[in-house]
Amino acid sequence: MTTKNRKQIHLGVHFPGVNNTTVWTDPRSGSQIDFLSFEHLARKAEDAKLDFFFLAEGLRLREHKGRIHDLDVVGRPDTLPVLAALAAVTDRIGLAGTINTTFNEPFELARQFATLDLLSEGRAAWNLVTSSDAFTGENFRRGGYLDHADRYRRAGELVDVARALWDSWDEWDAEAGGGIAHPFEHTGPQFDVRGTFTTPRGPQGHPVLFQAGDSGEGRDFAAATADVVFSAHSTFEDGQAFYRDVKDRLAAHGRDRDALKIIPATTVTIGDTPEEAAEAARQIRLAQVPGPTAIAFLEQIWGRDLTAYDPEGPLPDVEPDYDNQAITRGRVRHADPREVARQWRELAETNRWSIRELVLQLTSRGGFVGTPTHVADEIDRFVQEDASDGFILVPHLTPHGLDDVLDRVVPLLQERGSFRSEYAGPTLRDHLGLVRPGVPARAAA
Ligand SMILES: Cc1cc2nc3c(=O)[nH]c(=O)nc-3n(C[C@H](O)[C@H](O)[C@H](O)COP(=O)(O)O)c2cc1C
Repeated sequence: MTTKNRKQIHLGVHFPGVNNTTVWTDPRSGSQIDFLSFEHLARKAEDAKLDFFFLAEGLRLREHKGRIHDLDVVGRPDTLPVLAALAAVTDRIGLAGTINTTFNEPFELARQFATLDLLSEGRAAWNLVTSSDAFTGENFRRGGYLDHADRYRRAGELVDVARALWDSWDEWDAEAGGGIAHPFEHTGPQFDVRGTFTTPRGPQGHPVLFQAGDSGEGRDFAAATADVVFSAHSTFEDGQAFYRDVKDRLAAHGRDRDALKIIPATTVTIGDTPEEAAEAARQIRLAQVPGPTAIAFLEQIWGRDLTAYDPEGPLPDVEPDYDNQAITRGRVRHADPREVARQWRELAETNRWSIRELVLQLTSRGGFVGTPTHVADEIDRFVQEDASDGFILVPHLTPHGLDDVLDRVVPLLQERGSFRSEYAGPTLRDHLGLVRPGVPARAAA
């Protein structure tokens, strides 16, 4: 394969926020709320010519046995002001924010993302998530909770309305004195709205749309709607299967296979030798899952207090209380706790794993471990062989956790012609190779 016909890798950075991947006990850990932390990661990623900076969203602090869970990152600023502030200190990198479609109104969201697109000169992306539980819904007016299918129905119609609002403005034409807003009207099962949209069309036409949600409905929603899928399928075989499945769904929606990029999250641990990298990766995992975290993880399925058990010992001999699944609130639920408990027992017994080792294995999402050259080879192989179109890099330290990867792995990808050395255009659509939607033809008045 020559440099010319290599598939181009897309890379984003994830600023930790809602999961327990951050190792707060490490003395190098910095603030997750100080703007300088956000700025450091965004600028560093932009220097390396990455596609985008990414924020996930958590709308209720997770609780375990009635207390805020210690290892979640608790307390974080709101996504859109953070991205707007980053627009002022960066020039090229895309700014992607996760905002749920269950608790918000389309007019507000369309306005906020059009505004971010204008302020950033075409770098806005919206990661559409439906969010998962009634516990989070309690934070919102009217309870806000919908069942799974209704969440996707609402999400689909919400995006239709947002697109109609963005399209209700003609292209901005400075010489002709600006843009023209046309009245909009939408009547559907979820929304009944009409009026005039306040915010001119942004440089990208529509902000880039990401989607995260893994069910059949989630994947269809992505195939119908999204420009990028954010997934957790980061091992090679799993990645290839997911990639094929989602790309195969595009034809039914009249879309080209290149119109949707698949970009899973991953971690990278590098060292000067393979052994050094493997040891560093093991130490990070041990720090991410200390004994009490392993016990809390098991309690989610066992539905009972297990603090009397030794995390370095075997799984509990007591039966789970399957009806007490509310012991943890605010986390994605396991579909069938009985089956999950059976599988975990079998795994632990077969492999002679302690509680902690089981949790370490279950929560490991793979990730790339090795010398910079090995990691660059692997990332490139995954992309060239369609296990993904790139990766969102998740650090274990805020805000410096990706410095070494950006300094030592990205240049190797650039050398082999699989990753850009300069941005080709100003917008995130340019970075991702996505078509810019034009204004649809309007019926004559
Ligand atoms: C990779 C991935 C990332 C997600 N990130 C978020 C997030 O940041 N905030 C959130 O509220 N939900 C997030 N979700 C949850 C989804 O919104 C959705 O509620 C959940 O996946 C259930 O939908 P599904 O059955 O289609 O997967 C994420 C899901 C996936 C698969």
